[in-house]
Amino acid sequence: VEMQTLTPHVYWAQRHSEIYLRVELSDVQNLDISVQDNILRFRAQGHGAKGDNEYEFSLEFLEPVKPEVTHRSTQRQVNITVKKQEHSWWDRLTVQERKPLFLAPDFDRWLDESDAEMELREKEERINRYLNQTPALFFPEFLGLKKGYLFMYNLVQFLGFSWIFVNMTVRLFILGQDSFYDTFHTIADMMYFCQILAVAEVVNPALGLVKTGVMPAMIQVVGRNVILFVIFGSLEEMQNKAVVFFVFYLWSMIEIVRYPYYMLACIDNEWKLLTWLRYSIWIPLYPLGVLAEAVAVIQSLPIFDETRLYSIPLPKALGQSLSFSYTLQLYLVLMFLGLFINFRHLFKQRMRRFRAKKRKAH
Ligand SMILES: CCCCCCCCCCCCC[C@@H](O)CC(=O)SCCNC(=O)CCNC(=O)[C@H](O)C(C)(C)COP(=O)(O)OP(=O)(O)OC[C@H]1O[C@@H](n2cnc3c(N)ncnc32)[C@H](O)[C@@H]1OP(=O)(O)O
Repeated sequence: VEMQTLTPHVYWAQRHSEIYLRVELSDVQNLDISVQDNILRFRAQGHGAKGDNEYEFSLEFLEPVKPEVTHRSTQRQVNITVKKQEHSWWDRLTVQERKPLFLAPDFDRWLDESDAEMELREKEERINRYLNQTPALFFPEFLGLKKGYLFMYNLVQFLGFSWIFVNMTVRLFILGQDSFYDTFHTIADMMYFCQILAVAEVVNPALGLVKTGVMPAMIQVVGRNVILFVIFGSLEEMQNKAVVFFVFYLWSMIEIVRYPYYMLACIDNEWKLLTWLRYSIWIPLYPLGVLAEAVAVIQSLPIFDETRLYSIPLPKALGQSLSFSYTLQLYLVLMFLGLFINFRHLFKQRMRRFRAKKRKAH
């Protein structure tokens, strides 16, 4: 059956920045819409006023429009949106003064200029209200550069440590004690990632981005990275020891509380339980963590003696070399000094935090 080309009914309306066209055609196929030289050309097969046919029309716009067109076909019609080049109100749609016969106003969307201005103002006000009210949680970019950066940093660390904690817990439930012995091989890559990233924890206070001392952060980051990279990372013999499990588990337990606490602080928010946990669970976790780290150091001493890894060459008269285990024995002393400094620091932070809360409550 040969199809004749017909014109569909087209309805139009405008806003200051857009033109809306509604083409009365159902079950549209082979749709072709383009704007060239400010002329919109429409061609499609579909069911219109004259039954199933090929329909087409063209419109030369009164003022310049952008060449990109957006359109959406429903079962009953095709909706077309064309953006005006300039934000302005047009007296009519087309260059020719006489309105084409197939074109009519779309009274469902029709607004006159002042109504459209009012609509625009209301829309702007709605957006402003929305931006002011929406919790910044979902839009870190509105937090400002510093808070946005801190929020993202804490989020990445939180995700990393949550992955570690959940993975270890699931493996503990499924494999029981057996999971202790291959913790390193399943978790180490993520732990490397998180602990390398944690260098930012020293950089942040050094740059004045967070209100805390550089020293406690340095003790924390250096302390952990010595254990992770020097003791576990470089000694294969240490990697399948149960102590790896305890060290990683204790680290991740505090971090899945600490990082979400910081994330909320970035958006000036607080959950009481989280605050309490952040400033309380270090009391058992910190000494246990240092204890587990000390066990790891002690277990590594004979291995360093045997392998001579990182040993310091000595003049022949003094013997072959000085084992790295001596450095580690000195480090053991530093660890307990570090424990003391950070324990005191965390205790002060806890007092400051809870004293400030009590004052607020009165
Ligand atoms: C010179 C090098 C010497 C090297 C010597 C090596 C010695 C080795 C010692 C080994 C000891 C380490 C053992 C350790 O590895 C064991 C464990 O971790 S076991 C698991 C338990 N551990 C913990 O509980 C400690 C967790 N860590 C921490 O709490 C921190 O790292 C620490 C630096 C210790 C303390 O944190 P901080 O000083 O930052 O306290 P606050 O959390 O109260 O923060 C103060 C304010 O700053 C804001 N802040 C801080 N960080 C951020 C952030 N990332 N994003 C946003 N805001 C942040 C925070 O909100 C506070 O603000 P406000 O007061 O307004 O609430």
